[in-house]
Amino acid sequence: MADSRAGAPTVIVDQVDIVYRVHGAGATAGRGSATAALGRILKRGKGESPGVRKVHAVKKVSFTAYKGEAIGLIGTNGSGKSTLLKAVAGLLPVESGRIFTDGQPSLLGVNAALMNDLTGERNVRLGGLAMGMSREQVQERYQEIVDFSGINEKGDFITLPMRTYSSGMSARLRFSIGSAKDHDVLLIDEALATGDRSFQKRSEARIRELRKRAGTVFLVSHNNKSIRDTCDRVLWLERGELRMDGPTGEVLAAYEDFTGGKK
Ligand SMILES: Nc1ncnc2c1ncn2[C@@H]1O[C@H](COP(=O)(O)OP(=O)(O)OP(=O)(O)O)[C@@H](O)[C@H]1O
Repeated sequence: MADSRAGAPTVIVDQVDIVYRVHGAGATAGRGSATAALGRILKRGKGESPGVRKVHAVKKVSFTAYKGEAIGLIGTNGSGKSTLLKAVAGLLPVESGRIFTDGQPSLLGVNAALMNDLTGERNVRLGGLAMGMSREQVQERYQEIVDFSGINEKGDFITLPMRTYSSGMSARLRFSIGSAKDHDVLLIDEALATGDRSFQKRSEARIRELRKRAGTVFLVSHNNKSIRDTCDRVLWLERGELRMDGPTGEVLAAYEDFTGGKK
């Protein structure tokens, strides 16, 4: 991988821990009673918040990503992939450790906030502006974004509210909007899993393009084939720990052994 690592570092994750605090999870019956209140005061003295449970989602993870790399993030459900991606995007604070990014990271997820009551068209325009494109740039790219999404292939859906779209259609539109701009660091969460096969192929090609023009692409996916086709390096997280970091073939082979079969 000497070639891809010749670029400058774009993301440095240094000994990062991420902890969620779930409020209300420790509440028991008799919450309003004097004994419960006393218990809470006593606990507070020990530095614990009452009724708060901690979930340690990412543990001491370190890696450096370089310009030109496409990096897959894999791991079984709940292993911390989305959490790590959100932290790199600057959307979640770290408990300890540090994350440095060169340029603005953009998180492109199937959960990206589009407005369900607005039409696809309004969402394309607002989404473009929200990513920092000018009105003119949005206008220029508008048709291409709609065409790429394929939303209008089966009728004039782009002028209907997003709530009338199937989950696959919404995911396609999100991906089209998010990938319409060149990104320094593009973080993609499962975007490929939801579209149909032909859209998956198109989005894989788009990722390869973005990667050539832009900085670094991160892709979270449970689809090992997408990872194999798109990424040259893979980080494998398990129970919040970085279990392996290396060339795609090697890491996927170990992961497939671990999960007991190819996906
Ligand atoms: N908002 C939250 N509050 C509390 N705990 C959370 C929250 N989001 C995630 N977690 C916990 O953090 C851990 C990591 O979750 P995360 O979503 O990052 O995993 P993942 O690898 O992306 O999983 P999947 O493959 O199922 O999408 C899990 O134990 C999960 O229960």
